Amino acid sequence: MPAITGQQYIDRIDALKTYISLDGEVVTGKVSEHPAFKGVMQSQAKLFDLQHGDTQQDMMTYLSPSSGEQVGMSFLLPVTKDDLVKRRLAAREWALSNHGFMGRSPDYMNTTLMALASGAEFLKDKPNCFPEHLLSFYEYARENDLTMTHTFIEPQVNRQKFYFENEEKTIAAKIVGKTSKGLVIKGARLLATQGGITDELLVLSTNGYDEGKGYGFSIPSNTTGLKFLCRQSFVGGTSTFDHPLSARFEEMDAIVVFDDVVVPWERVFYYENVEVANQFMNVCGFQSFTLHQVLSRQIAKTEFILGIVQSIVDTINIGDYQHVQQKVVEVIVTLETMKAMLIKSEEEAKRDCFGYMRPDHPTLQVAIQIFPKVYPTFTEIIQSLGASGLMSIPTEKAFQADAGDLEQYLQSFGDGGEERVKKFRLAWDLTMSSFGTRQTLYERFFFGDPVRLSGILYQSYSREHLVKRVEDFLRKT
Ligand SMILES: Cc1cc2nc3c(=O)[nH]c(=O)nc-3n(C[C@H](O)[C@H](O)[C@H](O)COP(=O)(O)OP(=O)(O)OC[C@H]3O[C@@H](n4cnc5c(N)ncnc54)[C@H](O)[C@@H]3O)c2cc1C
Repeated sequence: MPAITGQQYIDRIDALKTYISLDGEVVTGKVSEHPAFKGVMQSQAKLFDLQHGDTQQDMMTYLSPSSGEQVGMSFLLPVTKDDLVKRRLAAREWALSNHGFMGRSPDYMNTTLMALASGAEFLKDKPNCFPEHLLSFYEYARENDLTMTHTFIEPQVNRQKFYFENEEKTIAAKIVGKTSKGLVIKGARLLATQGGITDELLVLSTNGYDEGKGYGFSIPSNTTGLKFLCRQSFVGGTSTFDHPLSARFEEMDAIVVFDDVVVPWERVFYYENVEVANQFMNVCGFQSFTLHQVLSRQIAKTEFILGIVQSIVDTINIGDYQHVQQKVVEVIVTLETMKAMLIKSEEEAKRDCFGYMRPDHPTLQVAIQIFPKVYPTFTEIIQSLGASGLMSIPTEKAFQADAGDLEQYLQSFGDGGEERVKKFRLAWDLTMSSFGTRQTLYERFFFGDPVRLSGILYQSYSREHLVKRVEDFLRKT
């Protein structure tokens, strides 16, 4: 099955009957009809539909090298700069469809898997490593247009530098056995965004010391013993007037529990090899490839936010004030900076040791430093400009009951009452609802701890030649 349609995605996920627990209840029936998942699954389905139709097929798909069928562009292993451009345009098209609010749209994980596959050679001849399993899973995912969630971190128990868990009481998921069928995994991992509404769960451990936790594998979401334990839903309700964002894009985050889960050997990429587990993500260019996708999404999101900010300015007519202009310009500066960095990452892309075209890593490392810091200031800007407007937001039902009064008394310079309230409800859902505040936390942490990411940039950014330049300058009389 090549690039799928939205309906195929929904039918496939419904058929899985994955174990999803939410608010004390296990989800039974079709997950796509559950209020917590319906909106986001419909938005995800729209992404798959964009892969079809004459105008978009060329942008969103390419010909599979193995089957000759049209497959999703985010699986493309880039060998030229032109391939990077193709990947960017496809990522942008999907991001525009949800205005960047779906951080884990399938292209993020497809890109992750593509990056791992690009570096599969690194696993060759290393103990307990199976590059052929990784490559065949990559091909299977590409040919079937699988969706994936992932868990890369351990439960937040004790983040002291050298913390070793009590052997008797497993918390972080680890290998507890090996059988002829596969690895047996017990324990928990965090934090699967879209957990329960994807075909597969990709699990990679990073930065560990314990052999039992040095693994990489992927398993179907409905594997026996695998559980997705969800946080409360942030879907405010079904009305897109009242909850314009959460009704459509609330992705859900889940704790993943492995209850003696058997991971079939053919799905194990590596195990009991801490050295490989700690190095592989860096070696395969995971950061460069995924951040290239991430930036496209963040740019679409920033464009939408700029649109919201300007709508507020226009509707209450505050554009003449200098501080207002300055705030709008802050968003413009971020947008143009991100756009420039994305293009720069392609311009300065280099062929890596595996023969693939890798976007410039330092450029993207800088970009992922900027956005988590700037994103919360967007909320501040919207709150300072929106003021009481962000609380003068009666619901759709209220408009049905008191239409005359609300249309009259909530009108603004630019709009009638209802139109203005729609805009302010959107701004509220972006900045003040539980959905909105989760978006801020997401942009801060989804790619890892910004503090540690800055440490990696400090360690890796080349500057010896600059010190030498200073020394040369000082030597000259
Ligand atoms: C909304 C959301 C969605 C997410 N989705 C996913 C997902 O789909 N898949 C996935 O795998 N992960 C996901 N994550 C997890 C994300 O990768 C982590 O939040 C991130 O890596 C930080 O880890 P942590 O949350 O455990 O924070 P911690 O590591 O516990 O950090 C807590 C605080 O302690 C500090 N700290 C801890 N250790 C150190 C150290 N060694 N040096 C310096 N400071 C330190 C941090 O700077 C931070 O201030 C998601 C997170 C969020 C918030």
